[in-house]
Amino acid sequence: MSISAKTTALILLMGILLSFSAFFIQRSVIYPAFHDIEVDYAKDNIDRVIGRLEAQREIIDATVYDWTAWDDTYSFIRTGNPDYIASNLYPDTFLNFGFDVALFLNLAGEPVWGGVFDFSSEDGYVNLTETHLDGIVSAIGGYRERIDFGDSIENQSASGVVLVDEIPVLFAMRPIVRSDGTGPHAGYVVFGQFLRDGLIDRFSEQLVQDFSIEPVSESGGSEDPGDYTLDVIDQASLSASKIYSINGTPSLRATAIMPRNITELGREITQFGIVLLVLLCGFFAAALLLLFRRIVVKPIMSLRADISNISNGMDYSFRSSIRNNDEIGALSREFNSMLATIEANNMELLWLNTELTLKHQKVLEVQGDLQEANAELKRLSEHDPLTGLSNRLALEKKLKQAWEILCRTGDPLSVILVDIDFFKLYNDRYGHQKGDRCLKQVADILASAMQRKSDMAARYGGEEFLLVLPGTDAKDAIGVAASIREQIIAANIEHDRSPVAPFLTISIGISSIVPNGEIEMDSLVWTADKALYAVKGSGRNNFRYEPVCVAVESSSQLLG
Ligand SMILES: Nc1nc2c(ncn2[C@@H]2O[C@H](COP(=O)(O)OP(=O)(O)OP(=O)(O)O)[C@@H](O)[C@H]2O)c(=O)[nH]1
Repeated sequence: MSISAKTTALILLMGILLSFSAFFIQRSVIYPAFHDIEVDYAKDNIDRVIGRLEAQREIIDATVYDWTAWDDTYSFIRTGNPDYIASNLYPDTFLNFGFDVALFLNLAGEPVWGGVFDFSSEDGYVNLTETHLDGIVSAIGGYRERIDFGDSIENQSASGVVLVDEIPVLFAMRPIVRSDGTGPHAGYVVFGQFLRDGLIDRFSEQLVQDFSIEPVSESGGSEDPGDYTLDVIDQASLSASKIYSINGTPSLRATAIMPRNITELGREITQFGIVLLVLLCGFFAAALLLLFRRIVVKPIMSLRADISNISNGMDYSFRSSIRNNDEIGALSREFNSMLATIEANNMELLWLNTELTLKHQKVLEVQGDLQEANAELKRLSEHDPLTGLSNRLALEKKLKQAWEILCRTGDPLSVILVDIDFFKLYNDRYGHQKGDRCLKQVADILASAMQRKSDMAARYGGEEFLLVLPGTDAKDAIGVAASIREQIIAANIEHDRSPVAPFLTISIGISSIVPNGEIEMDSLVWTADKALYAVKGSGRNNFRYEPVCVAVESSSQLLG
């Protein structure tokens, strides 16, 4: 895997990890934080709703308070003065306040005058007194007992919500006192307001927050009136509800549905942030990769090409051209320094090699001379200098080798012992130098008679020669001897002092055997010598074969 590919993979991995981290942070930190803000916002909003309902109750209560401390004109409560009622209490009086319910009760809680209206109708008000008066009087009857006449006049109040025709009615009740706020109590004034959809919508507009209400039982269930109930409806909306309690009595549940703007906004912002992060990562990764290729990969590839050129061309005078002021530049400088060292070493090696070659040539020359000298030495050590035939030492070596080989192969070994007749007389007659030449002449004839490579002609003594013929049986050996004798005679070397003939003659002893371990090698030559002796004894210039026979008496015979 190339460095570029590794770097790309690393950057991509980092980008992926970064994106996952951002996603994780969004889910585990940012979203919960936005959600908390949203919950706080929802609580505030539902508190505002509850506050609005409470404010409305306070408005009703404040108006009731105004109406209860009137002075003694409330005598109509006690007297039920119809003129007063006719001149002061009529629907328009309460239309101005927006109160749908207005009751004047005597101390027994019975209505002296009461009116129930629906002011929400577009066709003017609808009088609902006959339908609902008794129901309302009955529903609020229990609240009179909650008013403590012994308490300060400000605190002598009871408020609540009662259901009239399934519609909640928010009301306030206070006892009628004199205008100076003192007793005796003459009865009760009750004002109330139907919490119809229209009114709730108006409150919603004022609060800029939609909400709904529903009645709750006075016990309010198991829910603590101070508790908020929050429900995430879906990704876009959240519901918050809370019980509205009046003087500790659960009265209404107000519920507001709120858009989850904060979470949505947070989600959009963080998602935008993540997309932006991924795009930026991609952009920076691409830029980083380009820079990396330019700053790192390109010089490395260039250095690699230089190294390849040098190793292919073996040209150590070449230098890398990278001059970067970084690690790759340092590498290039080290590489050039190494090349300089190699070049210098190469020069030295070349010089040493030339010297070595010269010395080697000299050694070869000396070796050649030595070989020649050795060969000459060997030749000299194995040959007779006068005749050029093998000497006695080489002869013995040859005999021994042949004997050992033929012992194994079972082939015959023949020897021919040649002696020049009356050679002392020859020397005496012709001089020693001529004697030498004569010896050489005889030796040449003997050498030429050796037809096999394994045959050997050796100078055995002064004028004695021994021919070794491995693999030649007696018959062939006798043939060779006869041929030699004839060649000597044919050479016609003058020897006028010889008692045998006027020319040089030779006497020959022949012996042959198939060598084996039980026979002494010397017996072969000894037998040939014996045959030679016999030839000399019988007049010379002849040859004789004598088989090697240790046990049986020799059956030698004179031939020719
Ligand atoms: N010119 C010369 N003569 C040699 C050499 N080696 C030995 N002789 C001579 O060879 C002669 C050998 O003499 P003898 O042993 O009596 O043998 P012969 O005279 O040949 O007598 P028969 O062998 O009995 O026929 C001696 O006179 C040696 O001096 C040599 O290298 N050169």
